[in-house]
Amino acid sequence: NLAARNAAKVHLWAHDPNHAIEMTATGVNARRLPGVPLPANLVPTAALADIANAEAIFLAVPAQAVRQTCLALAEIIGNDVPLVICAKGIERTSGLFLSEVIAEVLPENPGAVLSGPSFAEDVAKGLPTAVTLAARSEDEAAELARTLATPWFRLYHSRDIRGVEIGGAAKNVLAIASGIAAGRGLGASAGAALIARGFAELSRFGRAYGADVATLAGLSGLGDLVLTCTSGQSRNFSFGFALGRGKDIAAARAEGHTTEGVFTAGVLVDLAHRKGIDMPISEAVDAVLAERISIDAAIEALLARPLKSELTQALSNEG
Ligand SMILES: NC(=O)c1ccc[n+]([C@@H]2O[C@H](COP(=O)([O-])OP(=O)(O)OC[C@H]3O[C@@H](n4cnc5c(N)ncnc54)[C@H](O)[C@@H]3O)[C@@H](O)[C@H]2O)c1
Ligand SMILES: O=P(O)(O)OC[C@H](O)CO
Repeated sequence: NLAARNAAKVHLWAHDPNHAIEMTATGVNARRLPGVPLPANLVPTAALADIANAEAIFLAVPAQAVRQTCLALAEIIGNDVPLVICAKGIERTSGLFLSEVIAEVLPENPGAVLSGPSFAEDVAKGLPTAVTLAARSEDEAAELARTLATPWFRLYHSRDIRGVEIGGAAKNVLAIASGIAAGRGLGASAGAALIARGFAELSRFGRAYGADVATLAGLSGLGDLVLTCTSGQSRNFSFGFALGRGKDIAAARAEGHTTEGVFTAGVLVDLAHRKGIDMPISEAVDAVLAERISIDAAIEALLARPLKSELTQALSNEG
């Protein structure tokens, strides 16, 4: 919808052909954003070939489907078309960041990342939102930012692709922890501690993988962490909340929402261990999701960790 305000024509590709048919017939995306009209110049389609001549492509598929989608795109698009990743996650099978997946499958195409605190519903309703768009250069990022900017949707541009994608991936895992804590009734103090200690581990991870600290403290890092860890609008937070309330993992997952943190937790922890980084909260989420530990035992273990110097610890890889 944002792109359609700034371009003559935008194709909205849907993975499920019936979804495209429904949107064309009704002029609304009733499955995802009921009540929000689709602009007349936004053309739903199930035929990927329709976007062969696009000037830019925004990849808003689940993180684990980015490779598959890029492989299909590789058959039809030119080398100069920028691909903007809107998904938030890390590829589980390879341990690659999503920009690395694009670089592997479409090495000539400019890759970019759009991330930051933004619920699709808020953006679609025209509520004020600010996000970060990172590309290979500030100029490229600024040009892509202009394709989405509206009076209520503000984009900061950046060339720290890695930093922006790390924030989006890690915050989903940490939001599950915050949801669990809220569901268990651990209180607002515990919620704030989880955000601060979650940010410490997100920052350790980010620094080790080449992110700029300013990016980690910006919209796509701290900004999105705060949003997702504090709102029931977040699917990751709500999933954690359901677990905290005692729902079993299979039942909570069966609700069918895209809960990216579930897929990212294990690979995030693996990547952290490769660099000798402690991520105690993410490790606890991964262990709970893999049913290696109960929620109560995970909370107890986190609280029982040795007392530490906050300043010394902030500069080390230790959790
Ligand atoms: N919804 C938000 O507010 C929001 C905000 C920022 C980023 N994101 C990110 O966008 C990504 C997509 O999330 P969403 O909210 O659109 O999820 P969603 O569940 O609303 O939609 C996912 C879409 O992907 C399609 N899909 C499923 N499997 C696919 C496949 N193998 N190949 C291609 N498409 C497939 C589904 O048909 C569906 O249309 C996630 O990584 C999410 O973190 C979402
Ligand atoms: O609903 P979530 O948890 O996937 O969060 C959506 C966006 O990433 C928030 O910025």
